[in-house]
Amino acid sequence: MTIVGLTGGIGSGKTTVAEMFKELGIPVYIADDEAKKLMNESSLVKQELIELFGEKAYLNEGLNKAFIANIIFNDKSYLQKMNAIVHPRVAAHFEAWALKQNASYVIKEVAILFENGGDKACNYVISVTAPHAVRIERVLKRDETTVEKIEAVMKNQWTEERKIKLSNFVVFNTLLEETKRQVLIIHEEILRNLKF
Ligand SMILES: CC(C)(COP(=O)(O)OP(=O)(O)OC[C@H]1O[C@@H](n2cnc3c(N)ncnc32)[C@H](O)[C@@H]1O)[C@@H](O)C(=O)NCCC(=O)NCCS
Ligand SMILES: Nc1ncnc2c1ncn2[C@@H]1O[C@H](COP(=O)(O)OP(=O)(O)OP(=O)(O)O)[C@@H](O)[C@H]1O
Repeated sequence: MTIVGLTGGIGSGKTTVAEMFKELGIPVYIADDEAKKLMNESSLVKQELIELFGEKAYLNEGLNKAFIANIIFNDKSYLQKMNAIVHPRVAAHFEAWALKQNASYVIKEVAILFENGGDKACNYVISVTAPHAVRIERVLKRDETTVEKIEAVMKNQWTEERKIKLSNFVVFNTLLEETKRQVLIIHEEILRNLKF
């Protein structure tokens, strides 16, 4: 199975671009959604996260996201420990999922693909990018958050420039129509390469 990694920093538009590939009939795996599912549903993962963060890691309604985000995005050692609990399991889940797909290729959307060396398991990598100020503006509009919190997440992700250099394809996500056009070109290019 050909695996195409799709990455980009907070607010770049990864999920928006992933939706466009879905519309072209390509199976899409959103690693962050699966990670959250696992953190909410696996009793083993829950237990390990409570050992790491304490009882406050969970509320009655599930994962205490604000509490965890505040810790991990301000202390790298906690981020690394949480990643070590969650990411290997998401990787195994993805592999099983990919095997079941019947398509020319699959898209794996991961916010921190290069940061974790996940790019090595991909045949191609697409980076989605947008100007810094635009990303902040989008996230402020989408989430109940602050500029400081967004900047704290950004500090734990590679810069757009660093990711772009290592990517096979780049989507410049400003005008949606223009983004769609770029997605179609990349899709056709991947299909063409698969024929050889
Ligand atoms: C920390 C959590 C609880 C915060 O949830 P919240 O709903 O407030 O924020 P959201 O999920 O929208 O994430 C905000 C931004 O942080 C980024 N982010 C999420 N996890 C990580 C991480 N491990 N390292 C760096 N950036 C991350 C997201 O991609 C996004 O850009 C949540 O992000 C989470 O459960 N993260 C762990 C899962 C994970 O590692 N996902 C990344 C890809 S598998
Ligand atoms: N080209 C665009 N024009 C206008 N709004 C956009 C555009 N692309 C994305 N958005 C909006 O910006 C917000 C961020 O986009 P999206 O959720 O796709 O980013 P993301 O990279 O997946 O973010 P995160 O890493 O935080 O999950 C969303 O509310 C989305 O609808």
